[in-house]
Amino acid sequence: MFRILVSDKMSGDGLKPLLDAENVEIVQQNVADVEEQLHTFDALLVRSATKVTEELLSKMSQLKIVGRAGVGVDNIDIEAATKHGVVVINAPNGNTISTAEHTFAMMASLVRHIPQANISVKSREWNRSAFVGTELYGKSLGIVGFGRIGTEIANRARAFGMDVLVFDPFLTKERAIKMGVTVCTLDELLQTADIITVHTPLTKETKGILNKETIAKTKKGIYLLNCARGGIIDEEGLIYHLENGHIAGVALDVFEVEPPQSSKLLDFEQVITTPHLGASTKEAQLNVAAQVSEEVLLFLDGNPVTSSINLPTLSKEVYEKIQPFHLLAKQMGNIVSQCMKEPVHDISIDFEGSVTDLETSYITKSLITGFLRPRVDSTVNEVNAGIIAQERGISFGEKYIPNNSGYENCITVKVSGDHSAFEIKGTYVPHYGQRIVALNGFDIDFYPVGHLLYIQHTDKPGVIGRVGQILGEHGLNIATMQVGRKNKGGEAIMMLSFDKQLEQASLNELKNIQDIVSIHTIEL
Ligand SMILES: NC(=O)c1ccc[n+]([C@@H]2O[C@H](COP(=O)([O-])OP(=O)(O)OC[C@H]3O[C@@H](n4cnc5c(N)ncnc54)[C@H](O)[C@@H]3O)[C@@H](O)[C@H]2O)c1
Ligand SMILES: O=C(O)CC[C@@H](O)C(=O)O
Repeated sequence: MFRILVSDKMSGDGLKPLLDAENVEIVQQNVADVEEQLHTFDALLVRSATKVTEELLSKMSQLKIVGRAGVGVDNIDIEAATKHGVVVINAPNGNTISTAEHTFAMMASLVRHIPQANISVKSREWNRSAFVGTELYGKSLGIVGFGRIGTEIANRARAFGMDVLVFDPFLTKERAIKMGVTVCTLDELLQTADIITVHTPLTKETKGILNKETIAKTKKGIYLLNCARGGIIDEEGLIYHLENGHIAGVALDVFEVEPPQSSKLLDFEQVITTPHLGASTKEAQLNVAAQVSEEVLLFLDGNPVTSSINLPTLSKEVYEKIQPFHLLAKQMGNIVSQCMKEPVHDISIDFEGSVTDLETSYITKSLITGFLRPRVDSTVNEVNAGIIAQERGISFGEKYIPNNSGYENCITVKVSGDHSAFEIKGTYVPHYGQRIVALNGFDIDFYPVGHLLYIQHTDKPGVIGRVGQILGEHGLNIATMQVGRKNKGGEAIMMLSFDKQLEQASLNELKNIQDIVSIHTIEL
C-alpha cells in the first residue's frame, strides 16, 4: 500500500486515478497538519503553495516522488530532491491554454482599462472619457520566452492582427518561420514592441530580465505583462518607470512575494492584477491533477515517468527496450563494487552494438547506482547516483565504441581504484537474458543473479576439485560453475553460484587452499 499526501488543493476529478487505485491511500491535508506522519508517505502532490524544501524532504524519509500539478517547479528544491533520491515530475501541458487565455484577457483588460472602468461604474460613476483605450490591432507584441504558453499567445495575437516579435535564445529559425513570428534580440524587442509579455521560467538569466535599465529602452507608453513568474520583471524597476510616467500600464498575475500584501505596485492606478490565476480554470486544474496522478501511479508501480525534472524521461516503449540493459548495468556495477574493496576514483563505461541506439545515460545511471548500493545504502537510486558519486570523488563517463566484441550488444566497464583496476563485460541476449562475458580479461559466461563466488587462482590440477570438496563438506550445493584462464598453468578464475549464501567458515577454508589468489562473495 502506497501513501500519498496531496498537500495543496487539487481537482477531485483530477485525483480520480489515485482515489480509484486499490494499492493507494490518499491523505488530502497540508504538510504542516501531518507533521508526525511525514515519514510515512511515498508520494507528495503539490501545486505552488507548498514549499518542498530540504527540511521537508529530510522529514519525508519514505518519499519517492513529488508530483507538481502545474509547470513551474520553483517551489521545489530540485537539488535537494535529487540528493534525497526523490523523482520530481510536473504537468507541463495541462495549463498552457488557460494561462495563455488569462494573459490575453489581461492584455485586453490592460489596454482598455476594464478593471478600472468596472470599479468606476460600480462606484456609481459614468466617466467615459477617463477610460479611452488603445486597439491591439496593428500593435507590436513582444514575447520574451517562446515555449508552450508564448506560442499560444502568438497564435492569439496574430488572430487579433498584431505583429509578433519574439526573443528566445533557444528558439530555432525553422520554428519561428513556421509560427509566423519575427525573431529578434532582446534590445530589438525592447525598442520595437508596444506591449511586452514575459513567458520564461524564473532562472538566473531571466530574473529581472526586464529591469530599470532594460525598461528604459522601451517605447514611452509601453504596456508590460507578467503572467509567468514574479521577479522576471523586476518590481523596483517597474515602480521606478511607473512613477516617472514611462509605463502606460502593467498587468501582473504573479509577484516576487505572494501574496504581495506590502507591494507598492498595488497602489498604482495603471497596474492591474490577479492573484496567480493563470492556471485557475476547471479544465487546467483537471488536466494537471490528472496528469500527475496518472504519472505518480505509474511510477509507484515501477514504470518509467514521462515528465521528470531530474531523471531522463522515457516513453513506456523506449523504457521496455532499455529495461534489460538497465538491469544488466545495475548487476555489473554491483559485481564490481563487491569485488573491489577499495576506494575507487573513476568508472568508464563503453557501449557498443545495438545498445548505442538507446538512451544510454539512463543505463549509466543504473550502473552507478548498482556500484554505489553496496557502499552507500539503499537510498541511492538513478536520481541521486550521479551526485553521490561526485560527492565521493568518483568520476564517471560513457562513450560509444566500434562493435568489435563479437556480441550484438556489449557494455564494458573499467573501474580504477587506488590500488587496482577491474574490467567487466556484459551483454543481453533476448529470450536468454543478461550474461557476464568477461572479467578482467578472462572470457567467461555466467548469469548475474543470486549468491555468487568469484575465485582467482592459478591454473593447476586439483584446485577446482579441492574447492568442490570443501563446499561439499559444508553442505553447499554448487548450482552453476564457470571457469576461465588466459594461458595453461597461468592465472585463472572460477565463478560459482549457489542456492544459499556462503558462511564465513567455508570461505576461510577456501582461502587456505594453496594456489587460490583471492575470493569474493557476490550477492545480487
Ligand atoms: N500564472 C500561472 O498560473 C502560470 C501557469 C502556467 C505556467 N506559468 C509559468 O509560465 C512560464 C512559461 O511556461 P511554459 O509552459 O510556456 O514554459 P516552457 O518551458 O514551454 O517555455 C519557456 C520558454 O522560455 C524560454 N527561455 C528560457 N530562458 C530564456 C531566456 N533567458 N530568455 C528568453 N527565453 C528564455 C525557453 O527557451 C522556453 O521556450 C513558466 O514560468 C511557468 O512557471 C505560470
Ligand atoms: O498551481 C497553480 O495554480 C499555479 C500553476 C502555475 O504557476 C504553473 O507554473 O503551472
